Formats: sequence, structure tokens, C-alpha cells
Amino acid sequence: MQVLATAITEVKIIVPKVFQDERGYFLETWQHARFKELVAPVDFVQDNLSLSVKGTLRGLHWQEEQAQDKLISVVQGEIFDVAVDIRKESPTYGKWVAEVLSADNHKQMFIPKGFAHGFYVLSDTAMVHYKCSDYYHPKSERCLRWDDPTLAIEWPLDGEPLISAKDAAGLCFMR
Ligand SMILES: Cc1cn([C@H]2C[C@H](O)[C@@H](COP(=O)(O)OP(=O)(O)O[C@H]3O[C@H](C)C(=O)[C@H](O)[C@H]3O)O2)c(=O)[nH]c1=O
Repeated sequence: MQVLATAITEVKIIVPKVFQDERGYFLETWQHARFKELVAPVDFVQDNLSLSVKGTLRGLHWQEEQAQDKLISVVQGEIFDVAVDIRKESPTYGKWVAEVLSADNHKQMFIPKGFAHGFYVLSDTAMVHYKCSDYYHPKSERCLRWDDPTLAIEWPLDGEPLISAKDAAGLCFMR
């Protein structure tokens, strides 16, 4: 497993070891002890899976209470995955990092508590699996607008994104 740095210290790109053979491939998407040793001391408690069509943009979300660390993997397709630092005391507050994650490159993104998460679907469909370190807590869900001018995220849009009503009503980021 390779653990790669990003422009924000706590956000990591993980590339699992892939075992290829004539049948296809095998990889461990997550291994508790190794993850805690090499990435972060995190215990995941909930797995999520979402399927989205091309042009879907989900996010930018976080939970105020029961904040979640997330490990994002793409089971099918390709996404532009984004993490935004919303920790007021952080030197990278308001900064974002992005990475193209796909079923082909096997890349994963680790996004710790204190970050908003969102992604844009580049392929015809994308199945995104992610592990969370705390349970879903709808009351404390928060949403930042994907097109917030202060964040100025450079989404690789191909036309207007497909977003939920919740995301369309997202908060604006205030430095
Ligand atoms: C997140 C979540 C949702 N739901 C239910 C609630 C809704 O009825 C339905 C769709 O939820 P939502 O529209 O919030 O799904 P996304 O827009 O994909 O939200 C996610 O998008 C970004 C990218 C994230 O990182 C978050 O984990 C999560 O907020 O699933 C659950 O039952 N459990 C859950 O953990």
C-alpha cells in the first residue's frame, strides 16, 4: 500500500497493492491494523455506497456533531474527489484538494474530520464506496455550496452538474 501526501497534510491518497493475474485482480481495500499504522488512528463504523450518473455532483458535506473521517474508494467509474479544510484554526482553512479516483487507478482518498467532502462524476456512472468513522447523524449534516466563490473549486464540469435540492440550498463559505 502506498500513502501519498496532498497539499493538505492530513488528507492522504492511498494506492492499495494490486495482485493481477489472468483472472483479473485482487486487492485489500482496507485493513484495520495497517490503516491505523500507516494512515491514521481511525476506527470505521459505517460503510456507504452510492451510485451516480455522469455529471452528478454530491457535496460538499460534513457532520457538525459526530464528525466523520472518511475513506473514499471508487468501485466502478471515475470521480473528481474534493476535500475542503473547514477547521477554523487550520493553516489551510478554506483550502481544497482534489484527486481523480477511479476503479482503474484504484486510488482512495482519506478525508479526516474537519473537512467537507464532495465529488463530481466523470464516467457514465460511478459507484462510490466509503467508510465512515461515525454514524450518520442527519440533524448535524451541513452543506457548503459546490460553487462557492470563496472556495473557487476548479471542478472539471462538462455542463451544469446534477445536484440535489439539499446541495442547491447549501451554505456559503465564510472565511
Ligand atoms: C449520507 C447518508 C444518507 N442516508 C440517506 C438519506 C437520504 O434519504 C439518502 C440520500 O442522502 P444524501 O442525498 O445526503 O446523499 P449524498 O448527497 O450522497 O450525501 C453524501 O455525499 C457526500 C459526498 C458525503 O461525503 C456524505 O457522506 C454524504 O452527505 O440516503 C443514509 O441513510 N445514511 C447516510 O449515511
